[in-house]
Amino acid sequence: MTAVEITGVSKVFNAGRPDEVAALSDVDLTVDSGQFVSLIGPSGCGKSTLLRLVADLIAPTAGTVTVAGKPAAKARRDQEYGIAFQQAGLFEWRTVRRNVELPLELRKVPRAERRARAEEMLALVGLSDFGGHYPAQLSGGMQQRVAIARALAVHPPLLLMDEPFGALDEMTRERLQTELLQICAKTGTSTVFVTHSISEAVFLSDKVVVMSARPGRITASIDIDLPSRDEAARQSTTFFDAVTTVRKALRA
Ligand SMILES: Nc1ncnc2c1ncn2[C@@H]1O[C@H](COP(=O)(O)OP(=O)(O)OP(=O)(O)O)[C@@H](O)[C@H]1O
Repeated sequence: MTAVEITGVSKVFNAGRPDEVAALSDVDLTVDSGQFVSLIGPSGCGKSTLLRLVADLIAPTAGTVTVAGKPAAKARRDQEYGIAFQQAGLFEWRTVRRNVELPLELRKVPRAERRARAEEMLALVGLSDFGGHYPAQLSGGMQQRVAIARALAVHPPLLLMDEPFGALDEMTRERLQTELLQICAKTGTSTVFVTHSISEAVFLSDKVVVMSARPGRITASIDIDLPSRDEAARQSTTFFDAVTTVRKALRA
């Protein structure tokens, strides 16, 4: 089963105006079910634009986007994905638990089920003891875990993440990477992940997609086959070789 199928997609912003921007040109991309795919490329190459197209937050100028075999708009209505961005984007006046419950509230899930689902998600990200706290009482890494819990609360088959760990220190970031992989393995979630970090992309991904400067095109699609996805993997020759391959593709 294919989680995401992007075919011949181009995106022009402000078409026909002096500030016209060709953000993406003729992009083809397939994400298989359960696969973890990272998008990497120079600033402004259209990574976020591609993610927003998949999420149906914007429409392509040309081409098609299907999610779980459905047009992107239908997939959005059917709650086929959850989204987590660089800023955790939590509501300060809601407790952690009620932040996680929010997408369920919007979908009119009954209160008891909402509560149970929020507890399940908080346990998954290791924050069971913090449901009653407010976001301001948590560290940046913990807030990001709440955002992931919230994205997963509707049990989406697909997770869309735009530099979710960009603002975190290296140690926290590596810990969350490992946790994210465990969560994805446990839930079978497919993931499209935007990052600027080559090592992050390699550690997390089954496939690293390299994009060129504007208009963004896919210039390389590199399969990553690490023997494991634990701390030892970060020290492995396979890991360093893959990092070099991605770096070369970015420079090409
Ligand atoms: N709503 C918009 N209106 C006009 N131009 C836009 C809009 N959104 C994005 N762009 C332009 O499209 C191009 C691609 O932007 P995008 O944010 O997708 O790049 P990116 O690869 O995610 O960048 P970064 O790595 O810096 O986050 C940029 O030139 C940006 O200015």
